[in-house]
Amino acid sequence: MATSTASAFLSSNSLLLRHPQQPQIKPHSSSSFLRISAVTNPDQNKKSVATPPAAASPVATPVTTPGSGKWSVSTWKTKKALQLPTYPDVKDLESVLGTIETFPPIVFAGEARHLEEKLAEAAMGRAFLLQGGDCAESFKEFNANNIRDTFRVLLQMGAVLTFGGQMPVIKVGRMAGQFAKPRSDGMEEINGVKLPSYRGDNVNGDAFTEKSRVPDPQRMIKAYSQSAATLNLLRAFATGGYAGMQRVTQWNLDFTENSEQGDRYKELAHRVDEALGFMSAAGLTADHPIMNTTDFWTSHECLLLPYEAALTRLDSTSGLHYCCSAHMLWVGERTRQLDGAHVEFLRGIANPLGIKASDKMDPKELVRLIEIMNPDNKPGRITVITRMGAENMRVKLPHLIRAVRKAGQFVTWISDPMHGNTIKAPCGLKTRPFDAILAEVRAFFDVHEQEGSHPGGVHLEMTGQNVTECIGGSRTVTFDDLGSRYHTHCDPRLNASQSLELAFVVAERLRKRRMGSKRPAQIGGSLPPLGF
Ligand SMILES: O=C[C@H](O)[C@H](O)COP(=O)(O)O
Ligand SMILES: C=C(OP(=O)(O)O)C(=O)O
Repeated sequence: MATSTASAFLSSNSLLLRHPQQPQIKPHSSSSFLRISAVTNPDQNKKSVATPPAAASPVATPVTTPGSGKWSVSTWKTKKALQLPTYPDVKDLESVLGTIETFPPIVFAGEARHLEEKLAEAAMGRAFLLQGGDCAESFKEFNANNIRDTFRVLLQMGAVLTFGGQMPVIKVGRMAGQFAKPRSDGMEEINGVKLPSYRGDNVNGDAFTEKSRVPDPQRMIKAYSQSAATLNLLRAFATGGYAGMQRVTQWNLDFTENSEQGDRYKELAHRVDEALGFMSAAGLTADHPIMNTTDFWTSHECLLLPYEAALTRLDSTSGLHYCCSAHMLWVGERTRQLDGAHVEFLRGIANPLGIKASDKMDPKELVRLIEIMNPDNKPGRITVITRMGAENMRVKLPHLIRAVRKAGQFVTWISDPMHGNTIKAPCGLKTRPFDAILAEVRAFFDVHEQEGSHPGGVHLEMTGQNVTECIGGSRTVTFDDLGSRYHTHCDPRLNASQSLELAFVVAERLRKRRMGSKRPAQIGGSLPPLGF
């Protein structure tokens, strides 16, 4: 039944996708998904979960140098996989994965290819990536208003950045699938009670009870349907008129109405509106698709490999495998080992990929990682997401850029100014100072300017809600405010006003860059044509 629905859906999109293992649907080997190795915290070098690796590998693949063996959708099972849960009910797990294999893909491979082309533009400095959304999407906070508000702030930020940079802004949500979380510690302790850590709603529950923390495979079905429903609404907003440029003055959120950022946005929106009036008078009327739709893509961390593998399909148009849970996937800082399961899985799928890079990333390691994940050196395939704090950025990023340039590799450089700036507030909650976030973005732009490479985008944990999770910003959130609207399921997010404020800062940098590149001294290429 599910299969016939899938084929009907797919043929209507003139795309024949099948799960690579579907013809001979067979249960996944249980031991492969139960393997979990010691979880290492890259920031603190602590070992937390000590379940020994499974003894036998279910797939007989010869031991090879990373990235060189034959790839299949299950070769990741032969590698060491960090951060995966141990499911107590193996039968339930197999049955859930078998069901997901029959589900329709959430995204279409052609959309992922389109995104890759756009990201290649960002690599060359001709577009800018805006990637943002929740740290962790949750089942509890799943409703239309939350989706709309995050989408709306992304639209507002997109308008601000397009205006400043005078270049296309590629909008990619950390939405419709951002459920799995890597953790520094496998266990959490409260008042002397120790329980397994929360690992995202598609794995276990965040309530601090023994029952809730047990990994439950049925959560993957719920995550799938929530992702599909979220993307359905996002597509409706993106193409149904809500995101049309002529609505630019209407996207303001109620709670930013009377704020500095709200006012700045209103002023900019009126200027855009006037420009649209001019364009309309010149013949580009509101019924043109450019005026009433926007492109929007989804992304999340490729962490929960059993789920991602079950949603991988062979695309008959290209003959390539696509992971159809999202358009773009990234490998996290904690799971990017060259010989690890996550890198092995990602190298074989054709989606555009992100690589998180902290200050621990060695330049040679980055080059090797890119070689493994993009052996054909396709522009747009690899986005390097640097997240290391401003000071480290100034010291380390130049070396990463130079190594990648020396290797002749095409990448899109973007900044995640969130993950290198997490601190603990006196009340015990995690927070991020807005000033430190801005400082990291500034360092990112400065270093690219100094190196003659392109700052291709930003990656943010943010929400359209009026939360109090990050301190600072023009509507100052203080340590004392944190408790009042702290709703994140994992890490602190920028609220709508802070997100918009950041967009104005970035837009100003883009504007300066644009003006600078027009200066006579630089015409004729005083900067080497690098961009990657
Ligand atoms: O979002 C990233 C990680 O999942 C998060 O920073 C881990 O947080 P922890 O250090 O509290 O485990
Ligand atoms: C876990 C994340 O980031 P990082 O891998 O950079 O820590 C994340 O972006 O959710």
